Amino acid sequence: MDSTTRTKSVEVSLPRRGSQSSFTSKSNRHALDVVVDNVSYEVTNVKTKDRLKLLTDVSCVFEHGRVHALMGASGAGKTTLLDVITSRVTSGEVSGNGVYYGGTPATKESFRACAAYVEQRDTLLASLTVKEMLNYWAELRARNEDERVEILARVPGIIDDLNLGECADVVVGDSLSRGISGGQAKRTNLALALITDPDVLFLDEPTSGLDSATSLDIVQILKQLADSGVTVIATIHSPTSEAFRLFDSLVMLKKGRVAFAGPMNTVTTYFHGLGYEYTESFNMADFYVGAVASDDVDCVGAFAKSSAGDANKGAVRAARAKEQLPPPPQPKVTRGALSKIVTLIKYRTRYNYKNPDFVAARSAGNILFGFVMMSLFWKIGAPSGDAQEQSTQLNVASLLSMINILPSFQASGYMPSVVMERAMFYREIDDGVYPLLSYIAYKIIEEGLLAIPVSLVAQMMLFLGCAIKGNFFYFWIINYGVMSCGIALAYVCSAVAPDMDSANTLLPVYNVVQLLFSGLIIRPESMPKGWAWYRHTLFVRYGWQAQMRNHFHNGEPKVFVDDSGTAVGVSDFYGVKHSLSTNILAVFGIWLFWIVLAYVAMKNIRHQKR
Ligand SMILES: Nc1ncnc2c1ncn2[C@@H]1O[C@H](COP(=O)(O)OP(=O)(O)OP(=O)(O)O)[C@@H](O)[C@H]1O
Repeated sequence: MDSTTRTKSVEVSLPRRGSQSSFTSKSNRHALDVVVDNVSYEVTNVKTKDRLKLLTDVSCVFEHGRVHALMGASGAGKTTLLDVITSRVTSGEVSGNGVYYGGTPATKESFRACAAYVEQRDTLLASLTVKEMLNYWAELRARNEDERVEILARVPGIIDDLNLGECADVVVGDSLSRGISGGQAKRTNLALALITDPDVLFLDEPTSGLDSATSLDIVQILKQLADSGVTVIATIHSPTSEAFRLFDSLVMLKKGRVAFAGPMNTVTTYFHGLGYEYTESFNMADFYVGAVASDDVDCVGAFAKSSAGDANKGAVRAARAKEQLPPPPQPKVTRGALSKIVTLIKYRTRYNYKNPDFVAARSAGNILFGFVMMSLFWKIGAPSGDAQEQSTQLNVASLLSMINILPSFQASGYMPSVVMERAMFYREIDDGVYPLLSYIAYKIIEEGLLAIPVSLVAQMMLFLGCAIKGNFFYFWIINYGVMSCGIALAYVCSAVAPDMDSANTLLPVYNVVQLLFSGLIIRPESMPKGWAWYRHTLFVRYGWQAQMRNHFHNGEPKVFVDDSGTAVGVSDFYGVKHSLSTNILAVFGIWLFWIVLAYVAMKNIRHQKR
């Protein structure tokens, strides 16, 4: 089996790397050892409130220029250790002497300065081709113009190095639309991490879900990276014996403790000493993982007392004492939030706008609604003797109310994009490729630009078909403002809700409550005092008041009788307040409020727990 794999791998898909490799040569590499010095990590179980020690006194050294395997049975703590080493844990307490990249304590900042992380899940944009995905990432990662040019120039080399040439112009795709293969997606993910030519590379199960030939391919690429001086650390599950032997060192975990840490060429002898005799008929990695997982031997205790354990402790002491290079100095950052917005729009908006599903979800409802309302309220606002009648004034007020409330319900169409691209968003934020402000601005621009023609068409139909009086620009801008509020509201719901189902519950609940206060359902005079204040917070209320002012101009015949017995028009009867301009300003003011709320929610609520 293994030899078949090797033949296939060498003949078919061994990456072509050579003198023209796009990676920094070993001599120019900033060599950094990663040292984990007696680190423990504790969390509180959210259900039982018990304290759980997920890592206990973990010590090991990941030397530069080597490929290190982090192994153990499922639940042994591999991903947890990787998260602690890369400062990705978002809860719990890390204790001990710490983690170091070279001589520098591991923090989010020192990580970004020298390292990259390849997630287990492929976080790629389905609509981009492999080459575009790499260019997109290169532009986001570049910290100044020189670096942008330099990184973009390296993309073809990386494509070549990772043997992605044959799929460079193929779209990534997803589970619903066909695209590149699983192995190509893994290599693309790896290519993204290599864009900045990191000195330390972390990978969480880079071969999971791949066949043995493709897995071997990936490990060979890692080996070649290590040969250029990179420190490569990968959690790995069941590699073939051939792939396993390519690793230079092994750290084995059992229930969050070190059960072995040392060079790969000492593994057989060490486990032989514990009574585990490896024979070629077994998969080597599975054999040792099984040995550590079994309760026949206390592998953790045995390692702590063994000479291998002493050597590991000695290696940690030596690495801490050795004068290590700090992470490389960082270049000047001149590509700020604005250029990141431009990159996001250039790659993501351009493709979204070409996607019929994306455009239809944001336009079909508006146009259809416009058409139905136009035919139902045909010429309702036309000046005629009927304007004297209560029913005509009420019908116009209802039409304006519905036009106004619809955008906040339609806002549910804006939520999936935020919820579904969360994994991607977290990775980009973790990698510090743009500030949150850039992401929110890009989303607002993307949705806001598309909403302009959509609302213009729908509003024009309604304005002409229903014979709305007043100024068309105001009629449209009020609707556009309310639509923008709906978009921002959708972002808040998406940020707060843990998943799509919760977001889909939250938004309609808020909107139905808005609807009750929006205009015609209950008159302000009839509201209990405790509720009266609430309408002042609602954009649909101000939007409706603005539309009423624009259409009636305070000039409607006084055919209603208020509580004091005075004859009033429909506007006064339903408590329409403020001038047209004040109401419009209030709509856009509330829009700003929701944007700020979306920012605060996205900044502080993280649904990905580590
Ligand atoms: N926040 C948490 N609260 C409680 N238990 C947790 C938490 N995070 C992780 N664990 C537990 O810690 C242990 C280690 O999890 P981890 O994901 O690191 O294992 P792993 O070795 O990577 O497993 P696998 O190979 O299956 O991915 C597991 O038993 C897991 O249930």
